[in-house]
Amino acid sequence: MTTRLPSSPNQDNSAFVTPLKVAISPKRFSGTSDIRSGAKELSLSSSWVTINEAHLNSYSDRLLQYAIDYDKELDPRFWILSDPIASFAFVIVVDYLNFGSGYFEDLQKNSTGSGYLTFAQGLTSYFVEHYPFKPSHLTNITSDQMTEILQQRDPSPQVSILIDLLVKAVNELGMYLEGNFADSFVEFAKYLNRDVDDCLKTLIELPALADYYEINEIAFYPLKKAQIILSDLDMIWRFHHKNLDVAQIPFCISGIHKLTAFADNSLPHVLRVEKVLEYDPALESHIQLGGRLEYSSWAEVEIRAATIQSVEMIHAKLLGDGITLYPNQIDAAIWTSKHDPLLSGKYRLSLSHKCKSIFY
Ligand SMILES: Nc1nc2c(c(CN[C@H]3C=C[C@H](O)[C@@H]3O)cn2[C@@H]2O[C@H](COP(=O)(O)O)[C@@H](O)[C@H]2O)c(=O)[nH]1
Repeated sequence: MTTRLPSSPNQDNSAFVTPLKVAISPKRFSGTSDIRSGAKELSLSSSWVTINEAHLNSYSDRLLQYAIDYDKELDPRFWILSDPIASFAFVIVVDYLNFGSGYFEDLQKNSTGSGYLTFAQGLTSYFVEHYPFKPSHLTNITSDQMTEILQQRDPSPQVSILIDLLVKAVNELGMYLEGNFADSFVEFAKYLNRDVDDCLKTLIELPALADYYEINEIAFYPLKKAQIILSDLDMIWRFHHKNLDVAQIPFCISGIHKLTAFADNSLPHVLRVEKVLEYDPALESHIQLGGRLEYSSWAEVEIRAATIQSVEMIHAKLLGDGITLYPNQIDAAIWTSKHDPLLSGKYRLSLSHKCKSIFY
C-alpha cells in the first residue's frame, strides 16, 4: 500500500524521483475503459496537478483550428505510403520506437525542431533503402544504423544510451513478430483486424508497450505507444482507402473512438502553457530547473493521468457544443499545435517534464 505523499512540497522531492509502480498482470486489462477509469481516479485525488475547467473550456474552442483531417496531411518525408503493408510495417516500427523524450535535450534535430519528426524522417529513409523486408530483419539493426536513423552525428553520452535502448527495442520487436506472427507483417496486420480493446490486449505483451502498473492500489494504463500505433494504423487505412478497396487493406482497426489521449511529455506541456493544467509551484520549478521525473513517481503519474482526464473533458465539452472530436483526434490537434510556427514560440519558452523511459 503506497501512502499518499504530503500535498505541500517539502525539501524531500520523493514525489518526483521515487518510482512507485507495482507490477500487475496484463490479464487484468479489459480495454480502454480501464485507461479512463484509472486516469480519472488518479486525477480526482491529485495533489500536484489540477485541471482548471474554465481554462479548459476556452482552450477547447481555440484548439478546433488544429483538428486537421490527417488524410490530406501525410507528408512523404515522414511516412511510407507506397502500399498498405509497407505503411503498416512503417507505423509499427516508428511508433514502437516513438520514445526517448527524456533524452532529447541534446538530440540533434532536423529543421522541424521535433525529436519525433527527426526520427521519423530518418526511419523513412531507412525504409526507402531497405524495405521490403521481413520482421526478422529488425533483429539485425545495429547501433550504427540506429544512429543514422536518428540522424545523429557524434551522439552525446545521453543520446548514445537512447540509441542502445532503441536498438534493443527494435531487435525485440523483430523477434516478437518472427516468433508470434510467422515473421510476416501481413500476418500481424490480419491479426490487428479487430477492435481496439482486443488489439491492446495483444500489444501490451510487447516490453516497450507495457506502459501500465498499479499505484496506490489503482491500476493505471496510460499505454501511450500501444494506443498511438492503433490511431496511426487507422489514419494509414483511411489514406490508402481513398484509392484501394477494403479487401486490399488487410488491417482495419475498429473502435478508434474508444482510444484516449496518448499521455507523454508533449501534451501536458501544451496543456500547462495553456493553463488547462496547473502544477504545484514546487513541481513547476523542479521541471523548469531541468529536474527529471522518475517514471511512475507521484508527480509523473498525476501529470499523465490529468492529461488523459483533460482530453476526456475537452471531448465532452465539444460534444456538448455539438462538435464530435474523439480523444485521439484531440491529441493530434494538441500535438500539431505545438509545432505551429506561429505558436511554437510560446511552447518553447518553458520546458516540458523530462522522464527517461521506453514508454514516451
Ligand atoms: N501525444 C502525442 N505525442 C506524440 C505524438 C507524436 C507524433 N506522432 C504523430 C505525428 C504524425 C502522426 O499523426 C503521429 O500520430 C510524437 N509524440 C511524442 O512527442 C514527444 C516528442 O516531442 P517533439 O520533440 O516535439 O517531437 C515524444 O514523447 C513523442 O513520443 C502524437 O501524435 N501525440
